[in-house]
Amino acid sequence: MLRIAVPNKGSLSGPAGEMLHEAGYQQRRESKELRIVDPTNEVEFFYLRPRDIAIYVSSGKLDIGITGRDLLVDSGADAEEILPLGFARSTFRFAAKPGTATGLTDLAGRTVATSYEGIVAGHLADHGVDASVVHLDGAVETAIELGVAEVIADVVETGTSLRNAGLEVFGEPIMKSEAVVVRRTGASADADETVETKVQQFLRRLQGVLVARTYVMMDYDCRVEQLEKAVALTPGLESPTVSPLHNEGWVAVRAMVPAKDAQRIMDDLYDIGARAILTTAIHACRL
Ligand SMILES: Nc1ncnc2c1ncn2[C@@H]1O[C@H](COP(=O)(O)OP(=O)(O)OP(=O)(O)O)[C@@H](O)[C@H]1O
Ligand SMILES: O=P(O)(O)OC[C@H]1O[C@H](OP(=O)(O)OP(=O)(O)O)[C@H](O)[C@@H]1O
Ligand SMILES: [Mg+2]
Repeated sequence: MLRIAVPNKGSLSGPAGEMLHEAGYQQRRESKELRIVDPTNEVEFFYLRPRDIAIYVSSGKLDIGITGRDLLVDSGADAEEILPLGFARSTFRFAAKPGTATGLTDLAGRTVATSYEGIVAGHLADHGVDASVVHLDGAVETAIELGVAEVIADVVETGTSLRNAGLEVFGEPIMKSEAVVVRRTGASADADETVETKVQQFLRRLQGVLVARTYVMMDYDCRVEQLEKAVALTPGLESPTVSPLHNEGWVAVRAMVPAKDAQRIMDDLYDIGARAILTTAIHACRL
């Protein structure tokens, strides 16, 4: 039975559950459940605080987990990222009152408030900046107004929280984060074969969901003379499927295309004479 850690609360929890559901895994029915067994897929899910997940995984008691890249780095746990998942995207940045800081060197001798002490202390040490770090649990944006710190370092997505607190980011982003699958560092080298096979199957399922979310299937008919131009517009992942039509001189083409480009590609195909151009959603796939 594969043992997988899943975020129980916060920004990661909902999208992680949805992705696992789309990948065919059973998920908990109510938010107080701490663990569930999915007997069909031989997986046990443990619902844990996102901040703790890398620590559980590094201990070897759980095989893999879903958490944020920033939380993985902050924990300092002996775990590594094995698959980025594309949701809960954010940047991690310094911010202060406008005009009070422009770069890292302005932090010397000042106090930085953050919920991510590990990331901030590591970043300051890497750049040889001597500043104090004060740990707060959340709502860090208020720390400056209340005099606990002159600078904060926090997760930024839309920037709304910073704007509401009258703060501005400064300096380069400290890191870019998103949800990731994590595993104990080096675990694949010493895992037994059954666990390794199940981990790889789990990753293929999640990759299938990512592909199904980012690609659509495109079908169209075109004249044989236009085929090379059409195929250049829709090269597919390996190569498009081309089948003869009953009408001589025409072929049907089928290829996967990135969903975000689908409308532009349909216009371009139409312009070179393709017709009956259809796109359909992909529900699941294994590449
Ligand atoms: N507004 C946001 N947009 C995108 N990702 C976010 C956002 N806020 C937090 N995250 C990400 O969520 C993870 C932190 O999860 P955590 O549950 O600790 O905090 P949270 O989502 O802020 O929830 P809460 O503060 O309600 O407990 C990190 O990977 C962080 O980058
Ligand atoms: O740039 P934005 O779109 O505003 O998103 C970023 C904010 O979202 C999170 O806060 P959350 O609401 O989870 O509260 P918290 O600070 O107590 O964690 C994060 O800590 C930032 O404060
Ligand atoms: Mg939060």
